[in-house]
Amino acid sequence: MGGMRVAFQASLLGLDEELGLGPLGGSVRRTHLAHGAWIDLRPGWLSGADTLFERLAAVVPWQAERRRMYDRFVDVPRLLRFYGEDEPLPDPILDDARRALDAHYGAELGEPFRTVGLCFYRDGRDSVAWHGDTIGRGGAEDTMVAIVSVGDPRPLLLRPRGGGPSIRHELGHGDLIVMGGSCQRTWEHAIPKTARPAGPRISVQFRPRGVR
Ligand SMILES: O=C(O)CCC(=O)C(=O)O
Ligand SMILES: [Fe+2]
Repeated sequence: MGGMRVAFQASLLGLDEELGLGPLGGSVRRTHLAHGAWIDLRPGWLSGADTLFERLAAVVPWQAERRRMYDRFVDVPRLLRFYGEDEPLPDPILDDARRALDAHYGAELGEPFRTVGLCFYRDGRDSVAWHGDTIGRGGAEDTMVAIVSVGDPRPLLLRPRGGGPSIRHELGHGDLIVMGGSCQRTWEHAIPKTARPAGPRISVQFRPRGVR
């Protein structure tokens, strides 16, 4: 009986949904933005997203970082972990995801996705400020950054660097977004803080070599 009860609760929480990746192919929706940038969206690419959230929350050695801001050090408002090119990834589904991204984008990107960055937003106070991924080649060349989101949705905002209205996409529950073309240098993106109740979210960023 206890086992059934646990299984029932797990299913209510969505923890028993099998981890897997849907097709990319025709299910990816591309939006062309100004200045040679584009985004691809594939809602619910990963099924069993709650399972992956729980696994990553438990097994990744999350790091709280402090960064220098002018004359003082401040807490980075999210937990981080970066997996370089040859580091084993914390869950085999991330290897599967990277392979599937390479199969879908390899010809267009001209190189594979190599690194995996993870961000853990504990609640609405965690965030990432407006930025482009311009440390490295993204500041000078077209590239792609693919992000899979698990956990509670949080809005990812995009705005052109020169000014203009921002675009907003709620990302969570296994959604895929790919920022491509000139997006990292002609646009900025952010996950703003929110006063509304927000559960935790983990984002998984796949990037090519030399893009950060
Ligand atoms: O959490 C996200 O979806 C965005 C993270 C991000 O922009 C970054 O790590 O560069
Ligand atoms: Fe970013």
